[in-house]
Amino acid sequence: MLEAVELTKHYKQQKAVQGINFYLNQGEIVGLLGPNGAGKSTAIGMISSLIIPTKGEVRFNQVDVLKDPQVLREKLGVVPQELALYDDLTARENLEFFGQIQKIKKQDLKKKIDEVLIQIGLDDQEKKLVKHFSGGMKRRLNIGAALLHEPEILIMDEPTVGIDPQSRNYILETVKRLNQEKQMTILYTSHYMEEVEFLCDRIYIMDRGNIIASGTKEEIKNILSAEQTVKVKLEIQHQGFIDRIKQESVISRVDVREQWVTIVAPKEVPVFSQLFQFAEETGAVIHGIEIQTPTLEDVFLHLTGRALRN
Ligand SMILES: Nc1ncnc2c1ncn2[C@@H]1O[C@H](COP(=O)(O)OP(=O)(O)OP(=O)(O)O)[C@@H](O)[C@H]1O
Repeated sequence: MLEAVELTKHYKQQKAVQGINFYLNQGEIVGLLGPNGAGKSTAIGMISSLIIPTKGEVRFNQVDVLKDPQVLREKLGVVPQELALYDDLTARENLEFFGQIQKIKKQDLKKKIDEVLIQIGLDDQEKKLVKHFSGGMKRRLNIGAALLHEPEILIMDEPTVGIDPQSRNYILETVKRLNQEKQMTILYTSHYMEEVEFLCDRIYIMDRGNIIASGTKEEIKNILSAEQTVKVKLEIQHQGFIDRIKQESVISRVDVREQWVTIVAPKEVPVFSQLFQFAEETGAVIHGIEIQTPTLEDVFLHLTGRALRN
C-alpha cells in the first residue's frame, strides 16, 4: 500500500536517513523503533511530504507521492511528536480549528468531533481549556486532531513521550482499537521497546540513519537464536565467581547487577554445568538460575552494542 524506496535525507554533513526501504500493508501496525537521532522523524517527514528527500521515492498504491502529494495527503493522518494545540482554546474548539484547516464540511464536522472525542476518551472534558489539561490529555487531543478526516493510514511520531503510565496505556489501547475496529494502517514510531512489542505486527529497527533489522517480532528475535541468555542469582555478589566466568572466551557477555549475573553465550556452550562448576571452584553460592527469552532490547544491544535508551 505504502512503500519507501531508497529514501535518503542529507543535511550538509548530517546523513539523517541513508537510503532506507520499507513498506506498509493495509491493516498492519508497523513499528519504527530506534534511539534519539536515529532518523525516525526525518523518515516520517519524507513519507508525509513535509520533508523533501535528497534521494529516493515514496509510493502509495504504486503512485509516486513526491510527484503527486495529494494522492496520499487526504488518506494520511500524522500525529507529530511536538504538540500542536492552542492552550487558550477548549478541546472541542481545537478540533474545530483543525477540522476547518482540513476542510471538513461544516455540516459533518460536529458529528466527526463528537466521534473523535469519544475515540480519545475526552468527551467529558471537551469544554475544558487545553492549558488545564494534563500532558497525557494533550497527547490524546493531538491524536484526535489527526483522526478528524478519517485517515486510512495513521503515522504516529512517539505519541507517548513524557506522559504518565495510565495515559500511555490509554493511547496504546486506542491505537489497537483504531486498527481493529477501523482497519486503520498504522506506522508507530517509538523508542520504547515494550510499546512496539505490544502493538506491532512488524517492526523496523533504525539506527544512525539505517534500517538495521526488520521483520515480525519473532523473526527479529530469531537474530539472537544462536545465543542463550542465562541469569544466575547468587547469595551475595561474588567477585571470584564473576572473574572466573569472564575468563571463558566463549562467553560473549557478562552483566552484573547486585547479586544477579547475566551471561550471554552461544547456544552450544553448556552454560548450566559450567556455572555450577565455577561456583564450586570459587565458593560462590547459587540461589537461582533462569533462562531468559530474548527481548527486542537484547536484539538492539546485540546489533549496535548500545542500549536503546541511554
Ligand atoms: N533540519 C535538520 N538539520 C540538520 N540536521 C537535522 C535536521 N533534522 C534532523 N537532523 C539530524 O538528523 C538526525 C536524525 O534526526 P531525527 O529527528 O530524524 O531522529 P529521530 O530518530 O526522530 O530522533 P528523536 O527520537 O529524537 O526524534 C539527527 O542527528 C538530527 O540531529
